[in-house]
Amino acid sequence: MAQLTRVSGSVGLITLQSPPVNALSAAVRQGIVDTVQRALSDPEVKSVVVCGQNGIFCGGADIKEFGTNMSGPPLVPLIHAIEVAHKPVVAAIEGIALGGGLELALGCHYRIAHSKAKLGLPEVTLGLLPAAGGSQRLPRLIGVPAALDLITTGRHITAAEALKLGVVDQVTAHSTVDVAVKFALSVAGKPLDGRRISSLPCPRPPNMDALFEGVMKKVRQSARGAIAPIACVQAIRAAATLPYDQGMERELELMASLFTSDQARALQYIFFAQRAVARWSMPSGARWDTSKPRPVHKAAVIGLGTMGRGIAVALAQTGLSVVAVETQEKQLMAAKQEMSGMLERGAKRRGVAPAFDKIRYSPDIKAVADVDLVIEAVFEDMALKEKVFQQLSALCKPGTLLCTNTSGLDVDHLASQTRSPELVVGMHFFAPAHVMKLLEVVYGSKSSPQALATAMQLGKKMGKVSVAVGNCRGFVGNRMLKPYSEQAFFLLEEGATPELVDGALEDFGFPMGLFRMSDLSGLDVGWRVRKVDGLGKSSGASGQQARIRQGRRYSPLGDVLCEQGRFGQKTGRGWYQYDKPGGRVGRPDPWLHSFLEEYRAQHGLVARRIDHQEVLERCLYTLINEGFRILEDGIAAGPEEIDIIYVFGYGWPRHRGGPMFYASMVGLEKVLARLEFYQEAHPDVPYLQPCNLLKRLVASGSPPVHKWREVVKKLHSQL
Ligand SMILES: CC(C)(COP(=O)(O)OP(=O)(O)OC[C@H]1O[C@@H](n2cnc3c(N)ncnc32)[C@H](O)[C@@H]1OP(=O)(O)O)[C@@H](O)C(=O)NCCC(=O)NCCSC(=O)/C=C/CCCCCCCCCCCCC(=O)O
Repeated sequence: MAQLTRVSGSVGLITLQSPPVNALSAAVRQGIVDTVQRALSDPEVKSVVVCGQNGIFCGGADIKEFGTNMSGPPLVPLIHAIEVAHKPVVAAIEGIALGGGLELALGCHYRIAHSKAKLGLPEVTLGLLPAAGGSQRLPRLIGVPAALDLITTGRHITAAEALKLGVVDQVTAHSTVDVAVKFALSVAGKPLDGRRISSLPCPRPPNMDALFEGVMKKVRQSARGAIAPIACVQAIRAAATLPYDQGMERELELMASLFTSDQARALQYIFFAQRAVARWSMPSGARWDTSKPRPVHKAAVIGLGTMGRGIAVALAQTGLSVVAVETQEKQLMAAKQEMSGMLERGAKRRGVAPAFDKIRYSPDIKAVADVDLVIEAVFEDMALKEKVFQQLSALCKPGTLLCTNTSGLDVDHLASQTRSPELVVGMHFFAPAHVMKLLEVVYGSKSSPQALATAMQLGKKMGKVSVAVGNCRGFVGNRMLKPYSEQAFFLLEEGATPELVDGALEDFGFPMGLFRMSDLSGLDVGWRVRKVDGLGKSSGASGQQARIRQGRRYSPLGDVLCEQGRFGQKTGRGWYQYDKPGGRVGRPDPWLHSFLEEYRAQHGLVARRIDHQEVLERCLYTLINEGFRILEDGIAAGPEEIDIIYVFGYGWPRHRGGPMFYASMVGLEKVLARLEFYQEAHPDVPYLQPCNLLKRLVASGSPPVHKWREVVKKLHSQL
């Protein structure tokens, strides 16, 4: 909806009214059409100001309407009607002007923004392009290079940057509406020709062809298969080369190809999933809106290895006082030096002072006595962690929340080492912890709703996408990784190379294939875990039996490489070869290829041709199958939790919407049929056994992904 009032005698003030972000729903669009028409036809009104209620200009098109039968007046003619008006129209931008909201402002003759406002055309992040004239008006207003940057990245800019670029005419720290009304009074009756952006020529940059070629190459590389950024470049090229009307036709044509695409659906699903996971619940029925978090002002981090350093820096950058504990003096000194650099670089990037004084370093764990929350980040060793939790329980003041950064050990067991197991939760950060957005917050069987609420709120404060999950080996992310990596190893045994497997995964859109990733993080990490589990030792034996451990098929390939000292990048050799230890660029390694041949011969395996499709089906469908098991076990409340974890923590291509959404797009019947097919071929691989929930969903007609949460809830209520 929109409301028209007359202010200061002759200014028509149009206020968009649709909380929480004044999105341009059908009702709002109709309201704008009606109020603009009334203001323009009212002889008492000499100029117009458009603003949004509650200090928010407009969050853009109503994303909830996409994918439905969109009714109501379309945006393009609505914005055109404002631009061709004979009375000056001023946009008063407070809060945000995003997407269609900024496009609406670009149709106005003047734009005045509050100094704290954020502006942008983020459509690309939703698999779209700014198709309400934004791709044609913005380059005319600020030039092609700047428009390419804003539209292909979708980044939000500050009012100050908007002023510098020429997106807005004025920035104020006072009431934007008051300033805009005053301004509207001053320009009433003045000519508007130069103010209609669509009638301006688009400045043609020198070497235009080379510029577009370069940008297209860069965008294709970083898009990893996403189509919207490419369409954005094509639309801006149309602005630079065609008259406005023809450019608008091209904009619509490109938008039509995106609007109903699977990628747009996937990206819009991720937008809403990210918000859905903030509304967490526990199996006990406790929820985000009924559980009150405790205040956290002071936190401690125990153990200053790579993870601990990142976590402490992230906490300090959030404004918390941090006690950083490392009992080994040498490690403490090294950490202090590195963390100072991290703080300095972070501060420079954000244009603030480094938070050096927020961190107090200590070699003594007793320094935790007065903190509100502790995050344990010592070496991934249960005995060591047990000891730390016993100490923390004795040293911390009553009520201190005790968190572990374990990437998969039993949170309940650690809780059992303390006097207050209800105050123990997992806070599983991802490396580097001060950069990566994902945080898995793990509740144990005794964790209180307040403990979970506190960790979730702290994660949000730290700018993380926090996802609440239950306690099991590997939680959600690492548990699903196991069948995925197991399949990749089996594929090598059956005839693939690391390059083939990685190529298929990278073509799918992962930034790095599994073997490249393993070289980066170190092969020894998984080896250590496998050894603790009683695996991880190559028997030296040959034949099929050598590849059976604990009653199931097992590939010792990674263990054999580790026994040879091939730990990946750090040793200069792993699944690939590097110029030197610590080298970054991996090349196919002829040694590895001969090794695989010998290995197959030793175990009586005959190499066969494996294609990309088989790699994807076996690696991804087993991972998805484990996702269904996680839902079945009640470890994740819905598919959204799993998808957000994979998109924000494991490099799953966002435009494919996460593994569970991807399964729904592929079709559950197909996923099930292919798992059954592979299981028949590999009966000794339990991960290929389709899980009951998947079978149940297929039997009930494969409901869409947004209905799965309800199905799972029903399933659990029946148990
Ligand atoms: C920064 C935000 C705005 C606010 O952030 P924050 O304060 O943290 O709050 P949130 O929790 O994120 O949000 C609060 C709630 O608001 C909901 N929300 C936010 N934005 C929108 C929105 N735009 N639409 C709907 N709902 C929105 C959010 O979900 C929260 O709800 P809840 O509390 O969880 O229930 C931040 O929210 C943000 O960044 N929002 C997104 C901003 C954005 O991306 N805007 C761009 C939208 S796309 C757009 O504008 C496109 C414009 C061009 C349209 C042109 C249409 C032409 C169609 C032509 C089609 C031709 C094809 C023909 C095909 C054929 O049929 O052949």
